[in-house]
Amino acid sequence: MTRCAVMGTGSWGTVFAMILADAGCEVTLWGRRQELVDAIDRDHVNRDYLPELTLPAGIRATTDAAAALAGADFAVLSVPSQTLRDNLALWAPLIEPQTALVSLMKGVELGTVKRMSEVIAEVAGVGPERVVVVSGPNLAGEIANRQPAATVVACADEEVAKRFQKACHTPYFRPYTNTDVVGCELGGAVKNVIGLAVGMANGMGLGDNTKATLITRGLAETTRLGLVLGADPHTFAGLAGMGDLVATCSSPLSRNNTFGTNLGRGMTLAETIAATSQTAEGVKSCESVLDLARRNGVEMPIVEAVVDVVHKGRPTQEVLKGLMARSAKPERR
Ligand SMILES: NC(=O)C1=CN([C@@H]2O[C@H](COP(=O)(O)OP(=O)(O)OC[C@H]3O[C@@H](n4cnc5c(N)ncnc54)[C@H](OP(=O)(O)O)[C@@H]3O)[C@@H](O)[C@H]2O)C=CC1
Ligand SMILES: O=C(CO)COP(=O)(O)O
Repeated sequence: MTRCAVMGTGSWGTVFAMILADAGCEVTLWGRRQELVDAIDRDHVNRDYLPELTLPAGIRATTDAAAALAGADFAVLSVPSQTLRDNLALWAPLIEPQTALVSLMKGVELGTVKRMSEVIAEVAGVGPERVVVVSGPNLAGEIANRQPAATVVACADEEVAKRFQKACHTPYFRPYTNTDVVGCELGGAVKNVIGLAVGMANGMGLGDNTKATLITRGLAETTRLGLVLGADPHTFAGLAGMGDLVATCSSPLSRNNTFGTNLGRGMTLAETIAATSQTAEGVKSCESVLDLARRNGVEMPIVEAVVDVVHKGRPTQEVLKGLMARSAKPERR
């Protein structure tokens, strides 16, 4: 039986543990809070994140990372992108040679501008053939109800991707493999930033033309960055690109979309942060994505506009006017 350690009891870690258990894996969930972990182990409910969901009874929960990781075929990492480096530094000595590391995270590290798979390879000292990325239109709240969804399982080594594809394939969750790790990760990280922009438009009372424009031009700037970083442009037309962008930008379940909507309605950044209990990765990753783009000479005007609103306190109306006033240009360059 495939053995999986899921590191993180947030909404996606918890739902992914359910997927793995439904797919027939033996699953141990690691969390940092003893009380919550005890309750999950005893009642099979994560009362803080998914109080309506009864988890498969076979899932064990623990605060003991060594116990969770012992004998694991896959260590599935699901913590906020900006804490991964510190978390993994503690776990790395406990990870056994047969264990492949799987990233569920969608972000770019501040300062280093590294993608999550790069942070994993560096901190755990493993080669790309042991790092897997899962990315796609996967709103945890919908998958918790076992609603049908698909995703991409990406790894430089296709055989490892296929092994994890099998480990997480259920009647409601359909994983496709891909070897374009860069494209899949960029799709996931940048869509959170575009989700913030679309949320802002929504909060400002703007309609579907504006939102479709932001989605389409957002994908254009994601693809531009991806091409420079060596991604396959086809990835951005797939589940980890357009698929995830559409889900995030359409759904009130998206934390990034909701965060943007609150800003667009006129809430201050401090009020919006106070109203957000879960991780909205785009809030931090907008800065690291822009940093990554600038280091590579790539223009990302929508990402820049989001940074202006979120981190420079510029009014949404003014920033939108600036975007529209950019010089006219051909659609494809
Ligand atoms: N939710 C979703 O629909 C999806 C999320 N993702 C991605 O998955 C990743 C995880 O997101 P998600 O589960 O939703 O996030 P949540 O905000 O729901 O949960 C975050 C988890 O990380 C833990 N955590 C927070 N800070 C630390 C820290 N410093 N050290 C250790 N653990 C910490 C939290 O623990 P505690 O509860 O104790 O604070 C919690 O278990 C993100 O990158 C996100 O973009 C990808 C696809 C879908
Ligand atoms: O990544 C997600 C859906 O695929 C979840 O989006 P949010 O983090 O915005 O909730």
